[in-house]
Amino acid sequence: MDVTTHSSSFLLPSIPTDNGPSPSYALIVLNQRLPRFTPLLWTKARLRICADGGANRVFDELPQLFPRENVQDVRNSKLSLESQPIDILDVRDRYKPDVIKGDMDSVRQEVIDFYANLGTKIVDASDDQDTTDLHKCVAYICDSTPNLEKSNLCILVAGALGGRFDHEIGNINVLCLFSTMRIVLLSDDCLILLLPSTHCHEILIQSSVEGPHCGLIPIGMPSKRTTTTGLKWDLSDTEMRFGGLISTSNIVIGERITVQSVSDLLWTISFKKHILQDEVCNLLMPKSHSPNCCCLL
Ligand SMILES: Nc1ncnc2c1ncn2[C@@H]1O[C@H](COP(=O)(O)OP(=O)(O)OP(=O)(O)O)[C@@H](O)[C@H]1O
Ligand SMILES: Cc1ncc(C[n+]2csc(CCO)c2C)c(N)n1
Repeated sequence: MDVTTHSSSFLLPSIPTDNGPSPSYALIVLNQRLPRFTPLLWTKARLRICADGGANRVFDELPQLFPRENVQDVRNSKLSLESQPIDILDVRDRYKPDVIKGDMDSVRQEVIDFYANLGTKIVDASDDQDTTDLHKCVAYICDSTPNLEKSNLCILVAGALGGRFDHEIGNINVLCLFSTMRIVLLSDDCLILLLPSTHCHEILIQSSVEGPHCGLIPIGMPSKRTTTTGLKWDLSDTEMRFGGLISTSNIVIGERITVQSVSDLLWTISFKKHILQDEVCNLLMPKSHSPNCCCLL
């Protein structure tokens, strides 16, 4: 069985390694408070899409992640766009989404107008009330990515967890709907990705930014047999199911975890809160700007 390797190296500065070609990233921003490392993910992504109200978050909150450039509160500002501080407009210019797609019931008209003016593609999918905005955005990425490039593409979803439970479950369902795509759901606290049973999985732990708390959860059906290495409570041909054992509050003890299962699992790992990624911030912006714009604080 083929081995799929997973790594959260998107949270680290881009240092060339010998680990083969690095993935190419697409970023989807959802309608939740922006995770603090959003500017870093934005810089790494080759395609940036806002799901409906996610565009409001980029418009309102991204300037706030650059406090020294943000001389007044944008959300409470009664000023027109023309009279807003030049710095805020500069941040908005630098962080322009490539696409805004959704059923357009949350994104504000002024936000659509602002980005449309900058050249953002606006895709109104309001006729579809059966799929979520995240689903629509992942479908857009799938349709616009040649098949040969799909295996090297990793879709990062910012703001996918820690909000309304129906939305969270809907977001997890997108992992299952697009199970052949690599999709990582992210919040400030943790990530979730799917480990399809069609592959063996190797997870390389970036211990400076993630761990030690982790979990392995069967999704869709009980998992008759799962075997792992690298965890404090490893599984050995162990059955997991809701109503029985599932692996929560587990701990990574190695830098490399392996997982093999007869049915699909979710992998989740916590993010470290206290890491100050000075190097990352320095890479992202000139010295005169805030040093803690994108830190995992
Ligand atoms: N509280 C939340 N928790 C998790 N994900 C969210 C949350 N709010 C929004 N999202 C995600 O962001 C996407 C866009 O959000 P938006 O609020 O624009 O959707 P919506 O279709 O208007 O939602 P609804 O009509 O159910 O309130 C959603 O499809 C969902 O994936
Ligand atoms: C059985 C069923 N439940 C809920 C919805 C509602 N819904 C699901 S996705 C979506 C779009 C959100 O942007 C909406 C309104 C539906 N259509 N079918």
